[in-house]
Amino acid sequence: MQAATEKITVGSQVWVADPSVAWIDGEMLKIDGTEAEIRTSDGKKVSCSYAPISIFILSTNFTISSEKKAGCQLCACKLIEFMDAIQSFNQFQLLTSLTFRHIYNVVTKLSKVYPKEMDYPDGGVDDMTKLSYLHEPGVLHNLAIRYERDKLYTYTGNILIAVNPFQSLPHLYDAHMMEKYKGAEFGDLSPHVFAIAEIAFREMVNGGKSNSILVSGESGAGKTETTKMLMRYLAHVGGHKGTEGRTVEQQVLESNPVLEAFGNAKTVRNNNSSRFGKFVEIQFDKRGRISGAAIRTYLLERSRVCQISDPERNYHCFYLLCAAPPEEVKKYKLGDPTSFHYLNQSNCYELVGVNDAHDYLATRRAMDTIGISQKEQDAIFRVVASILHLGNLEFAKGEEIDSAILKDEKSKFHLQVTAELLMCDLHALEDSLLKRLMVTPEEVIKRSLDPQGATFSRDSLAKTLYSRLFDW
Ligand SMILES: Nc1ncnc2c1ncn2[C@@H]1O[C@H](COP(=O)(O)OP(=O)(O)OP(=O)(O)O)[C@@H](O)[C@H]1O
Repeated sequence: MQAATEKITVGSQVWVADPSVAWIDGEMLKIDGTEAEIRTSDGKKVSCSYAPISIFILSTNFTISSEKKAGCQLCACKLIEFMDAIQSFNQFQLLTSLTFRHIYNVVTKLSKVYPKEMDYPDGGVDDMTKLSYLHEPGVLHNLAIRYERDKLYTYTGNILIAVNPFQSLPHLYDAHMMEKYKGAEFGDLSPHVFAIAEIAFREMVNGGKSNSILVSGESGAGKTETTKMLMRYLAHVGGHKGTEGRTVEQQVLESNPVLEAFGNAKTVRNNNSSRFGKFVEIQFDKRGRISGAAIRTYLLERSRVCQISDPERNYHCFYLLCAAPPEEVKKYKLGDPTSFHYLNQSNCYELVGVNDAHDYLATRRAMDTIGISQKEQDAIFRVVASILHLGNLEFAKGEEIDSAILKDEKSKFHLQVTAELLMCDLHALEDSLLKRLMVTPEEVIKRSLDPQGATFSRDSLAKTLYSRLFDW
C-alpha cells in the first residue's frame, strides 16, 4: 500500500469501490491524511479512506507435524509475496504460531482506492502478469474488456482464467481449432483451454510423467463444459483408429452424458449443475495414444433425491425416464412427472432448450457406447423408476400406539410396483419401511415406527438406492 499510495497523488487516475458496478474509475481530487476525495467517471464525487489492512493467520493450539508446519509457513510466505506483489496495503500484521492448524483464516480489510493502469492496450492484455498493478479492479477490468471482444480466456502466468460466455461458440472448439493448438508452443497463440491441454499432454509425453489439470470455479462458472473441452482435445490428440466398434476415446467422451443424466440437476444458478465432484483419469501409452480411462465420483448430493424446492429440479434421469417411449413408460408404470412426490415439490419440470425424450435416447446410446449392457440398463432404470414409486408412499397411524400403516390403495399400489421393480419380497419391503430393527448385545428388537418415522425411512431408502446406483 505504501508503494501504491505513493504513486497516487492529486490528479492520479484511480479505481474506487462502487456499490452498483463493483469498481469505478475516477480522478483523485484531494488527499488529506488517510482521507481522499475522488471524482468518478460518472460525474459523482466520493470520499473514501485508505483503510489499513491486517492479515491474521489465526492459530489454534493444535500440535501438528513438522511437515505440515513447514507447509503452513510456506503458504504464509506465499501470501506475503502475493500481498507484496499487489502493493495494496500500508500495514501488515502476520501472526504465526509454531502450533497452528493447516487450515487457517485470513482476515483482510482492503483499501478502497487503487491506482489505475494508464498505458493500457485497447483490447486488454492476454496475460495478467503484464499488468503493472495486479489488483482486483485491474484484473476485473482486463477480463471485462476482453470479454466484450469475445475473448473468453486470459492467462495469469500458466493459469488460465475462463469467463463463461453463456452462448454456444462452436468455432472456438471445432476440429480446426484443435489442429491449430496441436504442437503449438504455450503463449504463441491466444489463451485457450486447448493450449492448457496441449502443454499437459506434451509434458506428459516428453517427460514421461503423469500430469494433472485442476478445474475450479463457483457453480455455473463453466467447470463441466471446460472439462469436456479438455477431454475432447486429449481424445483428439491421443486418439487412434481402433479395430473394435467403439474406441476408448469415444467411450471416454460418452461417459459425460451418462454421468450428467444421473449426477446433474437444474439449480437456481445452473440448469445443468453437477451435484458431485469428479476425478477423470485418462491413461496414455508410450506413444501418447489413449489406452484407458477411469472416472471417480465424489460426494453426490443425496438429499436432492427426495427434497427439491422451486425452481430447481431433481436429477435429470427421473424426467428423462418419464419422457421415454410409451412402451418403456408403461413397463416401469410411470406417467407424468407431476404425479410423483419427489418431482412435484417444485413447479419446474421442463428446461428451456432441452428435450427430455431426446436426451433419454441419447443417454441410452451413450450407455451402449461405454459398454453398459441392455440388461444392466434395464436394471438401472428399474431402480430409477422404483425410487419415484417409493416417494409416493404415504403413511397413516396404525392401530397400535406409535405404529404406521400404508395410507390408502394408491400407496399399496406404489409399494407393490416398487417391490416388483426392485425384485424383492413385498412384505419384507413393507416391514423394512414400517419397523425399525434395534440390535442390542442380548437381542434384536423390532420396533414399530409412527407415520413420520416411516416417511423418514422411505426417504432414507430412496437416497441410499440412488447413491448406490450412482456409485455403481
Ligand atoms: N465454454 C462455454 N461455451 C458455451 N457455454 C458455456 C461454456 N462454459 C459454460 N457454458 C454455459 O454455462 C452453463 C454452466 O456451465 P457448467 O455446467 O460447466 O458450470 P459448472 O461450473 O460445472 O457448474 P456446477 O458447479 O453447478 O456444476 C453450461 O450449461 C453452458 O450453458
